[in-house]
Amino acid sequence: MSLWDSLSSSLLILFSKGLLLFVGLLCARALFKRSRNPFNLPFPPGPRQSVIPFVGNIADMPSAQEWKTFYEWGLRYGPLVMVEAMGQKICIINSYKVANDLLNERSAVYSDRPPMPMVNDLYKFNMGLQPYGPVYKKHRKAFQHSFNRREANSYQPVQTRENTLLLEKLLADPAKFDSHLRITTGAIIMMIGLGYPITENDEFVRIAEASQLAMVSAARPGAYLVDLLPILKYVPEWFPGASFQKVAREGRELSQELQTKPFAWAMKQFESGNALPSFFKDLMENKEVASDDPVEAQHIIQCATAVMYATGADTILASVLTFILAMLHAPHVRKIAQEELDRVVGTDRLPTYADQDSLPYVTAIVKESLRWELVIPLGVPHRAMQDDVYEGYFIPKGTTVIANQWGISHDENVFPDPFAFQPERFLESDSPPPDPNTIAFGWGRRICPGRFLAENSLWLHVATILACFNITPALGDDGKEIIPPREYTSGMASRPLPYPCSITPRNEAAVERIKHSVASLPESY
Ligand code: HEM
Repeated sequence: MSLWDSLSSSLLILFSKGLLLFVGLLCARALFKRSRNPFNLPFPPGPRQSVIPFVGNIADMPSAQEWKTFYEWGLRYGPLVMVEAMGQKICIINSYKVANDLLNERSAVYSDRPPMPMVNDLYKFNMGLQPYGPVYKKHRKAFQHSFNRREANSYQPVQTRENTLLLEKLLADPAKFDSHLRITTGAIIMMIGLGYPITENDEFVRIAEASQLAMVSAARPGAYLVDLLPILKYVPEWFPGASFQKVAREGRELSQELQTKPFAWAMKQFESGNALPSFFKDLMENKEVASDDPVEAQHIIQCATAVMYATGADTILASVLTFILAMLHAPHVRKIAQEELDRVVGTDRLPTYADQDSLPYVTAIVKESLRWELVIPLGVPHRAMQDDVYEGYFIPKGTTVIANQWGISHDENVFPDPFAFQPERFLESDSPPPDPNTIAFGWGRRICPGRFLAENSLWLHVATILACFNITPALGDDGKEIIPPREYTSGMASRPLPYPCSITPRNEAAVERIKHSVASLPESY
C-alpha cells in the first residue's frame, strides 16, 4: 500500500468518525428541540413523522414540482402545515390569509432567510439570500432607491424601445418567439441595470443566464443534503456522493464572472464619462444611499447590479411565456382584449403606458398571468427570528417558512375555478379577489423590489403583442391543433417547458404599424 493510499484511508476513517459524531450531535439537538416548547402548544399539523428522531418527514418530501404536493397537503391538513427534516422544522403556508397574517403583518418576526450553505456560499453577493440584518438592509436600501414605483416608471422608454424591436423580430421569424423574448428581456435588464447594449450571442447575457440557472436549481428547498447537514461542505469533491462540490465549484466560477466582468465594463464607461442612465449609474452618483463608506458602497453597488441581471431577465421572460401559453388555453381572452385595444388605441399606433388606465381587460390579463402559473411557485423561504404562536399553534424560532404561492393562487375559496384562465375574475365581481401581485412577488420586508419594473414589462408585452398578433395553436403533422400541456420546470424559479405556437400578424395594418414604429425609433439610446 502506498503512502498516499494509507493516508487517504486514514483520512476516510477519521472523516467517517467525525461524521458519525456530528450526526449523533444533531440527533441530540433534534431531541432537545422537540422538548423546547415553552407554551406546550401543538405544532401545526402535517404528515406523520418517522419515529426515528432526526429523520422526520424526509421520506415525504417531494423531489420535483414541490408546490403541487404542498398544495395537496394544504387540502388534507389545513392552511398551515408543519414538516420536519433532519431536525429542521418547515412550515408551509397554503392560504392568502395565513401568509398575510404571518409574513406581512408579522414581518418583524419572519424576514430572515434560512441558511442554505450550498447557495449562500456561492451567491454571497445576492441579498435575496442574505440573513436579515444590517448588511442585508444596506443592500435592500440601494435596490429600493432605484426601483420604487416612480423610478421604475422612469425606465419605461427602455422597455418601449426593446418591445418595439421584439415586435419586428416576431414579424420576421415568429417560430423563434422564445429566443426573441429571451433576447428582449435580457436587453431590457442589461440596459436598465448597467446601460449596456447587448449584442448577438452576448457574453454577459450568457454568464447571467448560466449563473441564474445554477442558482435557482441549487436554491430549491432540500435540493442538496449539504443544506440540511452543513458540515458536508467540508467533504472533498472526490469523496463518493460529494458531486455537489463539483456543482459548487462551477457555480463559484460563474458567480465570480457574473460579479466582475459586467461591472468592470460599466466602471470603464462611468470613468470615461460615457455611461448611459442606468441602475448602476444612478447608484454610483448617489453612493451614500448604499453606505457612508465609499469602498463598502462600491461593493454593494457591484453586488446589487449582479443580482439585478441574475434575477431580472429570467423572471420576466417566464411570465411572458406563461401569458402566451395561456392564450392557447383560453382563445376567447385574446379576442376580448383585441376588441378593447382596437376600441381604445385604434389601429394607427401601438399601445403605450399612457393607455394603461383605459385598458382594464389587458391589465386583468397581466394579473391572471401572474396568478395562473407562478414564476417563483414557492417564493423564497423565510425564517422565524423568534418563537411565535399562531391560532394556537407553536412555531419555534428558526423554523423555515415557505409560502406556497402556487397553492395560494389556486385556492378555490379565493379564486373560484382556479385552474381556468379568467381575467374577468378581476373585473366582474363587486369584491374582486386579491391582486396576484400581492402573492407572486412575495411578502413583507422581503417583497420583490423589482416588482414595479417586472409588472411594467409584462404589461407592455401583453398589450403590444395582442395589438399586433394573433396567437393560435400550432398544427401537428396530422393537421390537428396542438394545445401544449401546462408543464413547468422544477426549481426555485419555474418556466413553461418549450412549446410550439403560431404567432401571425392580425392584418396588414398591424404590419404597417410595427414597421412605422421601428422606423420612428431613435438611432440609439
Ligand atoms: C415576474 C417577475 C418577478 C417575480 C414573479 C418575482 C418574484 C419574487 C419573489 C417571490 C421574491 C421573494 C420575496 C419573498 O421573500 O417573500 C423575489 C425577491 C427578489 N426579487 Fe423578484 N421577481 C420578479 C422580477 C424581479 C426583477 C425584474 C428584479 C430585479 C430588478 C427582481 C429582484 C429581486 C430581488 C433582489 C429579490 C430579493 C428581495 C429580498 O430578499 O429582500 N425580481 N422576487
